[in-house]
Amino acid sequence: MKKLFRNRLALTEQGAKDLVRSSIATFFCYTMNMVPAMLLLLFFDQLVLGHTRSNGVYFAVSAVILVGLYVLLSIEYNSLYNATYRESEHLRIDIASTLSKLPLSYFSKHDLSDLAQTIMGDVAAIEHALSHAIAKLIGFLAFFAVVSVLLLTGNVKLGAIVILPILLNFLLILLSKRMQIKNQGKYYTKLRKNAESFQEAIELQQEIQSFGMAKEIKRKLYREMEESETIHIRAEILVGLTMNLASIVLYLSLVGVIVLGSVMLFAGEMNLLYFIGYLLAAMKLKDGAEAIGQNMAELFYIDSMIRRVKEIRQTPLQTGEEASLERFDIELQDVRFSYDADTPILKGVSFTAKQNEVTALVGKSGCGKTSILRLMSRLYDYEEGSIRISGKDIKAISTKALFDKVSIVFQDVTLFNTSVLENIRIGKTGASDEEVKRAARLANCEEFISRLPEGYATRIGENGATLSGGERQRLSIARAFLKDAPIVILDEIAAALDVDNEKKIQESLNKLMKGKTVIIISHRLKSIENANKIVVIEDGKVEAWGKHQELLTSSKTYRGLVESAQLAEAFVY
Ligand SMILES: Nc1ncnc2c1ncn2[C@@H]1O[C@H](COP(=O)(O)OP(=O)(O)OP(=O)(O)O)[C@@H](O)[C@H]1O
Repeated sequence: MKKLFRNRLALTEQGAKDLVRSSIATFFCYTMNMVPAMLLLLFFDQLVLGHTRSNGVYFAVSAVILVGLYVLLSIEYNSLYNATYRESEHLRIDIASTLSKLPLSYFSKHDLSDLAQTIMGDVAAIEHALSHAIAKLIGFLAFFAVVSVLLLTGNVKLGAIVILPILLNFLLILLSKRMQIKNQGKYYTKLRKNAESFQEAIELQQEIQSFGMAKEIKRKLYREMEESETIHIRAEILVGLTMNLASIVLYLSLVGVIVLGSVMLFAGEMNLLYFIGYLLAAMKLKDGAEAIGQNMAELFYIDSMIRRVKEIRQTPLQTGEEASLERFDIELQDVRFSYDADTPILKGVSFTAKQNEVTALVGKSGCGKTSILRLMSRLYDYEEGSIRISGKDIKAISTKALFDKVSIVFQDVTLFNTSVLENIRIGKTGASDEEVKRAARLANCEEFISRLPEGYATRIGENGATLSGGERQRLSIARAFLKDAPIVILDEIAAALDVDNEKKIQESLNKLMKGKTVIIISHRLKSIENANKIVVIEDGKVEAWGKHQELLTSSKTYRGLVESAQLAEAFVY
């Protein structure tokens, strides 16, 4: 049972356990709710059939009902609501922890608003269904089964007339299940697309305004909203029609008991007490089944969300052991890689970046230089060949163990909406304020930080929105200084720096790079002329490697790149 809940409803182990408990509690609550009806029967028995009892019996039964209901409702509340809130917390943590172990490739294929929506919105919908629908549905089905046996045992004909319409009601809802799931799924997918469009429109405000696209974007968003509204209305009409039809069918249960019961009563085939008992049971079951219909619809509604959560949790994680690395040569052997199956990016790249050396990657734009850096740092996993550090294939090293040894400065800097101090401290958790400030000095950040309203304590806005491109870049370099890892990866770090800053940072970088394995990409070929090894990438392969002077004679591609760089420097607007 627990396993079934875990698999079907994407619950955690504890969540599945709690659901079993809350379903049992709900079953007993339904059962206990029948006791007042029995009290009513006793009363009728006395009133109509003259079987007298002392008042104490009524008081005793009432007291049992009150205490029993209080205890059961407390258990039900605790296992239904408190446990559900715990479960949604666990579920969110579980998804977040899965996401943290996924390769970057997963995120490039999934929109971030979609993932955020899954963690917040989908889990909230599952939480609501867990607390309001699922346990109640299971509890009621168990209760219905028990009561059905009792009703059939008491009188087959009357029992059948109560039960059959309820079964028909379930059947109708189940028959519409596929259609409901399909329509709700369509609506869900459409809503996700809308969220992506809104996010894009907000993120690209600058471009939208400067290219005068505001009207067009607004029209597109309105159209998408209208489409989703149409899909939603269609889905709801279907739910409404099915539910109303199923509800009407339920009334047959009451009508049936009244008609057949009256006939049997007047024919002397049963006494009045039986008749009232069956009538009360039919009323209770009808009310319960009506509510359960809504619960079933809610279960169909969350089907797409459950599938989404499951899909995230079943994505293969990046695995590897906590290997201890001692030497830091990076050996690439026949590495092949593509972002999507149709377009190979790297078609067999082999070279070694040695410790204590600077290795520069050069090549035309889009030839795969950044991709190689991503593979070296396991931000993506390659498909064929091998990348070895300290003789170990990096796919066998946990990302944690690997990231501990790698400092990366990419051209796209990501900063958090927190203070300058904390943004740099990300380079080395637990670093003292003094260490952070030293790294900031080395990265030439001090001057602009001193101009900020609260210095190091200034919050820098979402992704450092209040800073210039060069300032953001320098904070990212400060992180690398602070981390001081044995492998340093630098991708176009000077792209957003002015000449003065670049010169100062170069001097600091030269100190940072000593004794390390440094891999660098720079479009300013001048800055990598002194590299120990320059690797020329062309058409997804290594075309040549060597020192600057050697390559000028041996590599046509390199010569071409140097000439283009010189032309670019001479270019004037
Ligand atoms: N996340 C991604 N998903 C799909 N394709 C990608 C992704 N990142 C890069 N590419 C494609 O892979 C190819 C290589 O990109 P890469 O960034 O490695 O080139 P590069 O040599 O570093 O380019 P540049 O010098 O312009 O920065 C390009 O054609 C690019 O469009």
